[in-house]
Amino acid sequence: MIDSRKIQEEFCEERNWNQYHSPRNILLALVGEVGELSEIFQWKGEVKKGLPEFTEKEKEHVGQELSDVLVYLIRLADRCHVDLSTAVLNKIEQNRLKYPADKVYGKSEKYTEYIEK
Ligand SMILES: Nc1ccn([C@H]2C[C@H](O)[C@@H](COP(=O)(O)OP(=O)(O)OP(=O)(O)O)O2)c(=O)n1
Repeated sequence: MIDSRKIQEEFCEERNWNQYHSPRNILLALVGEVGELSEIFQWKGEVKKGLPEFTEKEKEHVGQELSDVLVYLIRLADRCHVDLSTAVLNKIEQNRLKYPADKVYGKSEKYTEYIEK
């Protein structure tokens, strides 16, 4: 993640694009790429794990759109001065505490459903 952040920063500096990479612009670009990713799945109905019914071209396309989403996500975190590596680990730890395995095993309800009233 750290390498991708640096590589993307260099990519933008080489093109004098930092001026366009405001947090809001990057956020909109990120949402646009999520839309492009969704378009590949659109109208296909439920899709099996590993995408066995997708053509190789479609699978490659999924990889490209996932990459665009990740590139913009990493860039957004950078432009917001959020250390994404630390934030992700902290968030996973919070998720562990919020969803104790012994309490939620095999259940998918949101944590608010488990709070004892
Ligand atoms: N101002 C920009 C423009 C592009 N990119 C980078 C980040 C993305 O990884 C990719 C996005 O490029 P495009 O906007 O050309 O979008 P696509 O690659 O999805 O092309 P298309 O919309 O034709 O599918 O390029 C960027 O960092 N900053």
